Amino acid sequence: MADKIMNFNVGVLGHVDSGKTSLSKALSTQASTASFDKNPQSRERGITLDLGFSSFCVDLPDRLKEDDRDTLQFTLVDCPGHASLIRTIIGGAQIIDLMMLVVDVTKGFQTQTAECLVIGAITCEKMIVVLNKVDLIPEEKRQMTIEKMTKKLRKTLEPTKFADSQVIPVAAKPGGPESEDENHIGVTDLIESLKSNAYKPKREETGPLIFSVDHCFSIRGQGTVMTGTVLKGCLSTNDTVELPSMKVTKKVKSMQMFRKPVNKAVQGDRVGVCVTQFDPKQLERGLVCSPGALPTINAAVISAQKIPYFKGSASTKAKFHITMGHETVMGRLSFFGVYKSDVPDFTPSANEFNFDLKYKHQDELLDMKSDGENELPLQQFALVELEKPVTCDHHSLVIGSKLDTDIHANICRLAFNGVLLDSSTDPKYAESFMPRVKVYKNKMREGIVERKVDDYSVICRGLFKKESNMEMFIGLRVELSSGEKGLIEGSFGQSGKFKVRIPDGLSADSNALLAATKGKKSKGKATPEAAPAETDTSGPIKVFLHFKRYSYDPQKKMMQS
Ligand SMILES: Nc1nc2c(ncn2[C@@H]2O[C@H](COP(=O)(O)OP(=O)(O)OP(=O)(O)O)[C@@H](O)[C@H]2O)c(=O)[nH]1
Repeated sequence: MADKIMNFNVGVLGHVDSGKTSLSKALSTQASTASFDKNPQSRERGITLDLGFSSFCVDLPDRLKEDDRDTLQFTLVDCPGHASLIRTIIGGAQIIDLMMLVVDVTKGFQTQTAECLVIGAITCEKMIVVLNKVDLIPEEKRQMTIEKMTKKLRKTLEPTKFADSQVIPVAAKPGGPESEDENHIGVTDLIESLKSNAYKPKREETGPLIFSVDHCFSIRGQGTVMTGTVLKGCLSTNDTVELPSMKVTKKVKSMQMFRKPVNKAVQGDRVGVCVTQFDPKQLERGLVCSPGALPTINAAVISAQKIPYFKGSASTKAKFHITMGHETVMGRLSFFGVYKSDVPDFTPSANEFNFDLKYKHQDELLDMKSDGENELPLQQFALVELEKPVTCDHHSLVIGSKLDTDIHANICRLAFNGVLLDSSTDPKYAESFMPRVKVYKNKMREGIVERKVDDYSVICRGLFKKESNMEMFIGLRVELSSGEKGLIEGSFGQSGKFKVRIPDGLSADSNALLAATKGKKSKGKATPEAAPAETDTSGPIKVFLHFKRYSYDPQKKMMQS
């Protein structure tokens, strides 16, 4: 029977107390009302009703019929408290096909609503906004309030991919907690909306199995049952599966879907899998896979984009909560990006990282909408050093967040998101990574113009040590604080001084300034031994050298202007 069902996963998200659980209950209850009783399968539920999973069935709409399936099952994934929200959702992200964003009509868009919107935008394609608790508005004002709130929400959604989402007013639990009122408002409309928004989800059976376990218990005499969702691949009875966190393999003895025995489950299915006995406390949640399919990684390269609602900065070397696959651990970030000026024909790619390109170090992850004068990167990445190893799939979603932020502070805790592109089990990966890719930093050195030779050349000091090999710097461009541009022509004497040629000649002002200091001994004169940074640069005209320093240069001498 199970194979006559098309399963469609719906995430139920929203701010605390917006009514997610009440809504899930109202919808699931609807499944057993007369309207669905026409179809005997409509009463079937998902095998797990606790932990926020429930389901209801409707007749499969004609537009989705293409084989002998006749039932559309909505599996509702009710995401409860905020603390577990991110983990729960990212865990199920690859199987949530649509998000119901529950908004309390009396409160409107709240902080966590924004976080849910962000997660939804990252993880799923479609959304329906459920405007709950409309019973709390007096009937005579109800329509007007709903319209006002809908207008407001539309404005918020406009810049997102969910701009065209339907907004459905409901009362999932009319009268509130103590009420016995079963006359839900708008739930039938919501089911219609779910039906019209449902689509044939992409499910693939090929590739290794990845099964996300959300509940685990033992049945005496039979074995241990793991319930969860097939994220990738398929699973059959008698298969051997690995439990990476326990480093053991187990044989699948039997499986159940919709409380009926099945021999096979594919991507997107919720299933109970009975394996040979183990202590269920050891695996409350986590991943199960085909043997050897999932690496346990210590460091990774991810693509990274800043979440617009995040108001803090995401700086290189800062620590964030990193959710990868099903685990959340602390990680240290080093950001870098690829720029058109370095790689003119670069096309951003969601799933690949090219070690051969030229990347620029970022002091912090840039907001791609910022309109500063500087060139924006075409794509940004991060090297992530994890504090604890994480077992996860290649191309897993990654979310960086500040979960320790006070949730009452009314700020979005989600900082950036991306995809896992490269990873390593080698704890020294991070150390060896930067030297392997060409990540450069823009550097600037500052010296002073000591005197004029003629109208087209000056002698400068303060950029190099006396032992510096000046050959390396000949031809590099420099800039004077007075605006002239010049080229380093060669060394001057033995103390690190150098001659700069100004092709367009010194300006009248520079000539005057240099004439005024002529003969005066400028204070803090650079000693030949002094390092450039310690040199006094209080001369009348400064000289700047901009260059790129590549992290792969062990001597830190390689420069490129
Ligand atoms: N008046 C009224 N109260 C509602 C409605 N829906 C939910 N409530 C009440 O709102 C409170 C929160 O409802 P829940 O369904 O637990 O909300 P939730 O979003 O699942 O809560 P968390 O999981 O804790 O975030 C409860 O007291 C409900 O009885 C509604 O349509 N009308």
